[in-house]
Amino acid sequence: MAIFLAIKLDGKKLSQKIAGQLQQRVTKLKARGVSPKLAVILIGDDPASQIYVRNKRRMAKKIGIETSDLRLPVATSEEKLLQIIAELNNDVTVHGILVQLPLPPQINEETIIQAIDPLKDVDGFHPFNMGKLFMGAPYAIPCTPNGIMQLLAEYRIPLAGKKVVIVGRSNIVGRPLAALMINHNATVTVAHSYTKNLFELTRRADILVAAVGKAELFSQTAIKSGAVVIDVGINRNAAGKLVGDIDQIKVADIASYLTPVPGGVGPMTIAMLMKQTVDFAERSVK
Ligand SMILES: Nc1nc2c(c(=O)[nH]1)N[C@@H](CN(C=O)c1ccc(C(=O)N[C@@H](CCC(=O)O)C(=O)O)cc1)CN2
Repeated sequence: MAIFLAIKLDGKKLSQKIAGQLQQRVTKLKARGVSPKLAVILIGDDPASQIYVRNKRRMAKKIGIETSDLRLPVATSEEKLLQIIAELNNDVTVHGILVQLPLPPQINEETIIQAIDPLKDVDGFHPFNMGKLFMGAPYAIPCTPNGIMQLLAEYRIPLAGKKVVIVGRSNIVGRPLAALMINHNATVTVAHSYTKNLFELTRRADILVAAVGKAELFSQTAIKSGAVVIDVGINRNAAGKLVGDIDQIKVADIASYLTPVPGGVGPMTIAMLMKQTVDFAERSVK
């Protein structure tokens, strides 16, 4: 059996390259009198969400995107949040609206997502945008799947005719990624908690995407030799170390390409959020 030492799909490096490209687009927009602006809403004090929002704000600042930060107490009512979203929908200076997930239990996620103007929905979660994506004509694309597609394109990894297995069927990753991969002519299987003989399935994948949130679930025996492996998981192992859904050390010996954790899919999620905000700002002047 051939032994591969996987090539790293470097999301951190690509996200920095994209930031540079976006900086130039923002400079041009500002010269035309348009300042791209992203409204970020964070409810509660979930430590991981606070880190993600801080990183989003930092990258926006670096690129020249204005942010308006709304931090609301964990007890915020759904009604109050809907009122804030309505105001942002009507604010012509705001190009993108993002509500950081997860939300506290008193707030219905679907109600909130549906309240955001689809044309300002930088997350691409609104049913209008999901529908467009599944029809093969996307307007806004969820950021994590979009980041994965950009990474594959950057490293010139072909998708047409490839067997793709996506493990995880969330609205944030698995489902929209399946639609994107189908739009690129891949043959896609989506596995989930009810899937039988999971590793038999993943062992047949040319491209495996792991998005289940179980620390180092997939090791060598779950992977086909030479497969491209995308690790979307962000977990803490027993020692408290940040790890993905893939056993990175073992799988690096058998995969052809592998996204690291950290530094793979995560930074690309934020880069795609920035790109979508700039796309929206440009569309507002066309
Ligand atoms: N409104 C949204 N909420 C959430 C989304 C989303 O796309 N939109 N996705 C996730 C969280 N998320 C972005 O919001 C996100 C997760 C992880 C990273 C990231 O850069 N991870 C780093 C590691 C960070 C760490 O040290 O913990 C990496 O992988 O290198 C960015 C964004 C759920 N909510």
